[in-house]
Amino acid sequence: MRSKIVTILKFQEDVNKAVAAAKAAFERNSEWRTMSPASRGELILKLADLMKRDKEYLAALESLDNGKTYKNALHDVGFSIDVLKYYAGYCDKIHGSTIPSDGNFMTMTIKEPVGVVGQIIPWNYPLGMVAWKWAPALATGCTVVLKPAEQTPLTALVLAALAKEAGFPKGVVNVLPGYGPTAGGAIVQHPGINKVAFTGSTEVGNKIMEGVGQSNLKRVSLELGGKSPLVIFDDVDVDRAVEIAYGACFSNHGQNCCAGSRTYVQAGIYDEFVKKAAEKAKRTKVGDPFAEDTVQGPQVNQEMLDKVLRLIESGKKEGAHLQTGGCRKGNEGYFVEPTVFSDVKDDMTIAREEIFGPVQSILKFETLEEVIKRANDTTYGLAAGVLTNNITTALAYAKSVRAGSVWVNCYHAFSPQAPFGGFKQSGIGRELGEEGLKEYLELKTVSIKV
Ligand SMILES: NC(=O)c1ccc[n+]([C@@H]2O[C@H](COP(=O)([O-])OP(=O)(O)OC[C@H]3O[C@@H](n4cnc5c(N)ncnc54)[C@H](O)[C@@H]3O)[C@@H](O)[C@H]2O)c1
Ligand SMILES: CC1=C(/C=C/C(C)=C/C=C/C(C)=C\C=O)C(C)(C)CCC1
Repeated sequence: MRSKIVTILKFQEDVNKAVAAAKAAFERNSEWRTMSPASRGELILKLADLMKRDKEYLAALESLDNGKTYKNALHDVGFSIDVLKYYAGYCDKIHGSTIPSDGNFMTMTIKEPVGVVGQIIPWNYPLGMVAWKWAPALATGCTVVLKPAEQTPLTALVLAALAKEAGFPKGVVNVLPGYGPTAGGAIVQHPGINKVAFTGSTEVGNKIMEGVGQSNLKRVSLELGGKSPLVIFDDVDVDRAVEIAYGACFSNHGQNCCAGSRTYVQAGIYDEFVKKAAEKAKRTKVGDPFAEDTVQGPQVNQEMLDKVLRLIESGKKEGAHLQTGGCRKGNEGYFVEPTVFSDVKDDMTIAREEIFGPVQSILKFETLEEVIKRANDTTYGLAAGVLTNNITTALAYAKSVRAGSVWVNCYHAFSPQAPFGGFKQSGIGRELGEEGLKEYLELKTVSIKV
């Protein structure tokens, strides 16, 4: 008990130090606050350039730390660089407006950085999430204290070193590895932090809202879990649909908040789709993340392996038809056989819970109206997809599905310019795009008597 209290106090002390550094860097006359917006942009661009210089090293470290394939990790580094570059361009374009208010006043708005930001990120995109969190925060002139996931702290620490090399003033970025309830909890409760940005599970998202309510009502943005539906109509090319559905569900070993993990297939092509989807999953090369031909590496750790296997067992018990996979792969490491279930029903656990593993659940539907209802029958609302050649069907679905991103005839169509975030219990606020910038700004109204 005594050693637990000492550990918690130690984390509190570390968080206090990081917050003090970030606060000092945010002082009114600090180097960071008096720097021109264009120079801020140059620093962000420099960081992006350094990441490009070290991209192979960053990707290798990410792969070692997380288990994702080296090839995927290289994509993540590339996308992270794009996000930094996109927000670097915003630094000198953040401005308010003038408002024709009643009376003899000239009224204007000014957009200001929210202040010291606590950022808590997960293990599935360790480096990508740092870029998504830092880029808009730094573009607006905030200072940050970031806690990487305890499973994957390495690339965030290297990015901190690169930020130093790029020339960011002392205290602007702080990286504090640690556990969730202790280090993360101390960030959430800290009175010196003005906003917390979180990506992770809906369960922890709830705790963050509680912590914020109990402390200083920080600004909050949350990017949480999902159980996203991909709906496939029978007017599509089945082979192409199988490929897109595979990418939607299995990319990053299924460890993706927006994974298309409920695959709804229209009755006319259902049997053919199931057969081909199972064949595709069966062909997946699972193994060494550094091997050129590997498509799927291990899950992140024992806990996640156990969770995925437990949910696969629930699918078998509850009567879904196992088409392929269904077991751990080998006896070493955290590898899971790519698994496909057909005849899945909406009330089965595998159709309701976020699995975060390589498990595809295929459900049959007949009509658009029916599938819209079923797609929306979830507490989540992060993403959704639809494959069809009928534009009216695509638009009707896109307008009716309650999700933050809808991908038509594609999936995971991320771009730095396009806002991303959840409806319902998938989150609060948006990342990426101009909307993502707003999450780090306070709006001030100034009225001048004339
Ligand atoms: N939406 C996503 O991007 C995402 C990412 C990872 C995991 N998940 C889901 O969450 C499940 C659990 O995974 P996990 O344990 O890595 O996610 P998590 O939500 O527990 O962890 C995410 C981050 O929050 C921190 N954290 C945990 N408890 C905290 C607390 N009380 N206060 C402050 N910070 C805290 C963690 O240290 C980590 O940095 C997974 O099975 C998956 O379903 C979702
Ligand atoms: C899946 C692909 C990519 C990126 C995925 C990202 C950035 C996922 C982010 C997930 C988040 C925010 C949270 C939960 O998991 C690319 C763009 C790197 C490459 C194509 C495939």
